Amino acid sequence: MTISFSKYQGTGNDFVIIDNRLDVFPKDDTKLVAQLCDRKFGIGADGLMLLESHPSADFRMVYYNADGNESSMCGNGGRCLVAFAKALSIIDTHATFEAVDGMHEATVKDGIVHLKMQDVAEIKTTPEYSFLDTGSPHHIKMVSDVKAVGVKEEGAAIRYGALYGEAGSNINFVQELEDGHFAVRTYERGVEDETLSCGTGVTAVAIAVHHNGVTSKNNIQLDVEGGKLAVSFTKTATGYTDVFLIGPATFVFKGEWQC
Ligand SMILES: N[C@@H](CCC[C@H](N)C(=O)O)C(=O)O
Repeated sequence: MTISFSKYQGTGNDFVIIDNRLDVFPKDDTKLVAQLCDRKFGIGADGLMLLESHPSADFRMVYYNADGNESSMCGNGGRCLVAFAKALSIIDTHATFEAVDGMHEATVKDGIVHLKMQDVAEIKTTPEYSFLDTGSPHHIKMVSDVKAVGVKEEGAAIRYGALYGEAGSNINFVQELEDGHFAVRTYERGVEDETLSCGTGVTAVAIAVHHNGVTSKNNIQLDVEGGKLAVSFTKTATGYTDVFLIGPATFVFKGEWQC
């Protein structure tokens, strides 16, 4: 079998993307997905996505973590899939697509994708951390110096600790740089390491810092290890709506995998 793929990255969160509109990809082959994502024995990526046909939207997004398992929503992945759909001429500047967490809308212009995320109503806050789900689960810990954090070790300890059980969580370490501007480093579940960026992660951080009164701004700048993202939202009586994850989505290369 020959698999044609494209590689994209969104602020350094990188993905293998496959056009599966003809339903040719063996979707239950966990080992194959993990091998394609392997940085030594495969193409190398934090995750793999399939772009599939959808009866009413422009496309369907199917997302796998680098460990080969299908997972919850990937914000940077969603942005890259919109750029891929544009390259295939499936969309022009506006997209609607369905992902595991529901319907999404996006716009793309000059390589920058504005992706609408799901509304958020529940935020757990304790003196040590916050937890919320922005399509994927996120633990958020404020720190004074994010560069000094051992993200892989400290992230793994929380991800596999008593708080989150079998399902685990993604773990974000956050430093306030100035009002409305934060630096974020993320340990990603399913990659089991730090990634250079996590879209659902920075979305969760932006909402948590607003909810916790760290900032009153509703347009938050987020510096991640792989670049810069922004998140905007509207606060309502019941939570957060019109949540947008904004940033670049970039084609890297394409090729064919023989198996
Ligand atoms: N990189 C992603 C998050 C991908 C899902 C995550 N690893 C999980 O399993 O929860 C993003 O950009 O949101």
